[in-house]
Amino acid sequence: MRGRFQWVSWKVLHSIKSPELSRSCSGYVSRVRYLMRLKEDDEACREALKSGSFLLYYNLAPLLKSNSNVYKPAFLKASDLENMLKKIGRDKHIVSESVLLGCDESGEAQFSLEVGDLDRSALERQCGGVFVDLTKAFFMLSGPEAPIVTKGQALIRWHQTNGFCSATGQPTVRNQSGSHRICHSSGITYYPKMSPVAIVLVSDGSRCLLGRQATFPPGLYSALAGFCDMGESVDEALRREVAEEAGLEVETLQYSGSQHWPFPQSSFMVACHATVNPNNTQVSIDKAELEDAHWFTFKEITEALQIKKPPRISKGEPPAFWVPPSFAIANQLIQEWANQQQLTRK
Ligand SMILES: NC(=O)C1=CN([C@@H]2O[C@H](COP(=O)(O)OP(=O)(O)OC[C@H]3O[C@@H](n4cnc5c(N)ncnc54)[C@H](O)[C@@H]3O)[C@@H](O)[C@H]2O)C=CC1
Ligand SMILES: [Mg+2]
Repeated sequence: MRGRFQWVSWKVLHSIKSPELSRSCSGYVSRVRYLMRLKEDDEACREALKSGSFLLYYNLAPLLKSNSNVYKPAFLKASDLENMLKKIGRDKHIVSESVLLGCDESGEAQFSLEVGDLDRSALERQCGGVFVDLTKAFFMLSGPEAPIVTKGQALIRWHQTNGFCSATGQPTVRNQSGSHRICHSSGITYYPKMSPVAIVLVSDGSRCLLGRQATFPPGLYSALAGFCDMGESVDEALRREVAEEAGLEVETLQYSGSQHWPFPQSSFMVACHATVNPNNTQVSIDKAELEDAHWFTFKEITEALQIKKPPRISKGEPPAFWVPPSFAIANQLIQEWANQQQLTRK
């Protein structure tokens, strides 16, 4: 099955794990249908703004609240947001600049709102929270909460950078939910955009291949990744990236999962496992892309998976080897590989 996906067990596992499926189907369907309506119906969305909850961002840094050192996104109810804006002397009309994020368990709409032109410390005081840069917030949030925080930031950033039509140079106008922007001069509708990225954990059967870019924090190694070229399928992109970056030829591919990734701009990461022929594992690195790449043993990987935060750097000592933390899909790939190895070693 050279270069072809095998849609088997891992994919099934992921769909079973989906929290949406464990809820009642009708509840999920009605929430999805409600969101669909809010996206396109300006009047319905304006109504939802009156009772929804809001996640504030200060220059793209989300507002987090801690309770006994457990951090959560600090969603504010519409009435609390209004009161808070009154207290700091700001007009409540900025609420209409919010972007629709989703719908919580109770069916209430959720929005994100950039408040970078307000007084940061007054906001933090009033809300009892703190604005945290997303790169740090990721380490403070639990897995299930990170995606909504990321989505809110990505949507705000997309609106900030798509205010003009690339065909006419005229301003674009958003709908109430922020699900799109239109240039009334050219008639072009713009939708929030993501770049597809293929990410792959290559195995030779007993070791896995990880690489690092010069810009990575010291000691961090990750699965190989690369942007898909125009016209390319994900499996073509995976095979090309492994050949370009590590000089290896992939034999099999197996889908693992996907995630939205906010850095540096919005990417859509599609993650796969790959194998190479164990008799042909000589790595030759593309130095323009990677500073290093090599094979890691099961023992090395198991130890690295225990490290949950960027390790401290001790002077005069080489940096400890660590892998991306659990919010990154690279971690999922590495964890799955380690689990598979454990099974085969029993
Ligand atoms: N969530 C996760 O677990 C991981 C995410 N990533 C992300 O994957 C992405 C791709 O990985 P790289 O190895 O950097 O990609 P890459 O191997 O394709 O190299 C990046 C280069 O590709 C070019 N490029 C082509 N299309 C581009 C586009 N649409 N946007 C930006 N640059 C483009 C640029 O010259 C850029 O310097 C990165 O944004 C990285 O943050 C990488 C590893 C783990
Ligand atoms: Mg790359």
